[in-house]
Amino acid sequence: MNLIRLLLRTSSLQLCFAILAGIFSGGTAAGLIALINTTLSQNQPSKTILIWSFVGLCLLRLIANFVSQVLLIQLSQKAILNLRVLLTRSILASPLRHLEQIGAHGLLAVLTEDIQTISNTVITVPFVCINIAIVIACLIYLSWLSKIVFLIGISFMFLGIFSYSLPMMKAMSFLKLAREQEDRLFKHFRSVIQGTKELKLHRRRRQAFLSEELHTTASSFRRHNVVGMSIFAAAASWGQVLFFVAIGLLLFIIPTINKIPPAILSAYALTIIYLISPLEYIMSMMPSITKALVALKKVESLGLSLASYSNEICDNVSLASDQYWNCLELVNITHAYYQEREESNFILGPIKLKFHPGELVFIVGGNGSGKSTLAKLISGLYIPETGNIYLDDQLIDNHNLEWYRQQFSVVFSDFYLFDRFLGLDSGDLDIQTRKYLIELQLDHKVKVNNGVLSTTDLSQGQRKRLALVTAYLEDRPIYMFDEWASDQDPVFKEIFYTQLLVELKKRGKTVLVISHDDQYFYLADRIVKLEYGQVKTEYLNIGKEQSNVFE
Ligand SMILES: Nc1ncnc2c1ncn2[C@@H]1O[C@H](COP(=O)(O)OP(=O)(O)OP(=O)(O)O)[C@@H](O)[C@H]1O
Repeated sequence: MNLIRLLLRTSSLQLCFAILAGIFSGGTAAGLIALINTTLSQNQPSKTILIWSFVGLCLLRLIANFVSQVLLIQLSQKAILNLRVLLTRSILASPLRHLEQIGAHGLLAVLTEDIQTISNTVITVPFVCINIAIVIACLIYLSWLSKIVFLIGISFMFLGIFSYSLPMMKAMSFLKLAREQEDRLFKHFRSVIQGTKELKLHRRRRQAFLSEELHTTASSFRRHNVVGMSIFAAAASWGQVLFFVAIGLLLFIIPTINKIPPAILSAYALTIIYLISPLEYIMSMMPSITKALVALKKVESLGLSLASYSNEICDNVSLASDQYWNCLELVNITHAYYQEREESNFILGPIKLKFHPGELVFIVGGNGSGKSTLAKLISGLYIPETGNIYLDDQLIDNHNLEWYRQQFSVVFSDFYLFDRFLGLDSGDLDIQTRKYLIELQLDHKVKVNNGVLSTTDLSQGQRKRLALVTAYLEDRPIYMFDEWASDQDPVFKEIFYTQLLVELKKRGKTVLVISHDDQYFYLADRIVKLEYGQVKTEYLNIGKEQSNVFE
């Protein structure tokens, strides 16, 4: 069972101890039943030894049960912790393009729903294990009482397990279908959160969304779950009936075929009745265990697909970003977005470009011409499908990709703002931050204390300025801005292009600016124009009067 494999991976030694304690606990339960049977079959007052044995077994059961449960609880919690950390690490180690293809909703469904389902079930695994141990110990006791009756009983049990597992497989297929719908549900939840304004402002859109999208998916999710769980319920009811059929056989049919002493028969009946409770518990847990197995498969399939790509991060490379370099060269690099409909595929490149320190380069072009894609390729977030990137004749590949990315400070158009300067721990971080906050006219809005920002709840333009503060603090050799100025007011736009970019250039930084603001193109040392994924023109320092060449 995969859940056990998950626990084994966490700590096989702890699992062995826990199972041994569980088996011991089960053994003491069977011992208690045997002792009760012996006492009942005697027609005289109990001997002192029996009483002390009873007390001793009770104590042993208490201790073994407790030890086994605590060990398994610790183990299951550790397994969940490891799973969460591993999955997050795998996500961060996966190529950006692969994550984009899975989609935020797919990742969120796994990180929240699946992990929670597994977590809820792994907690019950200890109790299931102990109950299995009790069942096994009782079976051993039954076989000791009478081999023939035991054989009949065990064949009955196999019949029960077989007739239970067939519907269980069917139920599992329905739960899998329900899980597929959950991915779609998460997509709709994202639409609800991110599209609240659009849904609120348009009644018919909201109604169509609720009835045609959300309700349809949620109903399909419910339907598959109801069918799956109903099959489980039917199988569990059938299993319960089987117990009583077994007891009926034992009491009414077997004695007519084979002479069995009444003491053994009553011991059998008592043991089987005692077995009902642990077996019922195991069966009642089957739906959750099956759901957890479906979730684990989903996590593993994601984890595996992530692992197969996650060779990006090489921790043993030096991450220094202050190494002097002279030329960054893209040699015929390409990237393609493949869509279901072939005619909507987009291919960027092959692109041949060179960048140098202290250069201010504008990357321009119409919407969808490939500027942001090129930025992701240059910064090493996308790996070129063909072609190579060289930094001073050093080929960038998996071995130095992590180091290469440390050369860039980028503010993407869909940037994310952390409310703490993570990974920036220079002694005068707060002083530097305050200086930049003043420079970017944010000091009246945002304060900083020990690298923690007082707020990030700002206007879009202000949030972009805060992202620029982070980029300044990173102080890396290459800066990239993807339509940074598009949300700035005209005054600050002017400051950005004519002062901030020029200052960065003066400090020897390579500055790559994706922009539609043609009134500032004259500031560039070079302009790279993209059209349908191809570099059309490269202009060198064109000057203010010629900047209308882009019209
Ligand atoms: N995540 C994606 N999945 C599939 N195709 C994509 C994806 N992102 C972009 N594309 C395709 O790649 C093309 C280039 O997109 P890109 O974002 O690089 O353009 P851009 O020049 O930055 O546009 P804009 O000026 O509108 O920001 C688009 O036409 C689009 O079809």
